[in-house]
Amino acid sequence: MNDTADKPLLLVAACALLDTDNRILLAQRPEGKAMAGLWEFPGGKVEAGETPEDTLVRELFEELGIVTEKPCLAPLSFASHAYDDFHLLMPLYVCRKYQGMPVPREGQKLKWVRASALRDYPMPPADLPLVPIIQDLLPPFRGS
Ligand SMILES: Nc1nc2c([nH]c(=O)n2[C@H]2C[C@H](O)[C@@H](COP(=O)(O)OP(=O)(O)OP(=O)(O)O)O2)c(=O)[nH]1
Repeated sequence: MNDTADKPLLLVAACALLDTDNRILLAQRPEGKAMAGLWEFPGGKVEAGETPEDTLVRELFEELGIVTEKPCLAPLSFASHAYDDFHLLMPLYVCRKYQGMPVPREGQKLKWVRASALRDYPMPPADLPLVPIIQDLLPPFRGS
């Protein structure tokens, strides 16, 4: 059976934003939204007329106040997950180059997290297969 037959396909672009210590920025979904309290990668729905890269440049500014450019977004992987109401297709990019320090502009909590600690932050189910991919990308932390 085709479990996506009667569900819309939702395209969302997401970004693993890294700091100079290779920590990853997670954002906590605010109260009142679906999946409130779970930690996600910054990003959002790809609007009509946008590429996923356009979306991320826009969302990173709107949500976090940082400025980046499309060549600074490197494709890493994607999530494909059947939620009850829609099927999520979510390309995940990595971004190391941006201007400004992320600040929470939409009431969300932000946290810089080491790759080895990602499992300590409950995430939407679609994101779980992305965790080992990010952990493979980043060298283990050897500092104190
Ligand atoms: N940005 C982001 N969205 C994710 C992740 N994982 C995941 O399942 N999603 C889902 C949650 C939402 O259903 C959708 C993102 O949509 P969105 O951020 O534009 O919208 P939203 O539900 O927060 O709220 P709204 O803007 O429609 O009010 O993708 C993730 O890591 N990052």
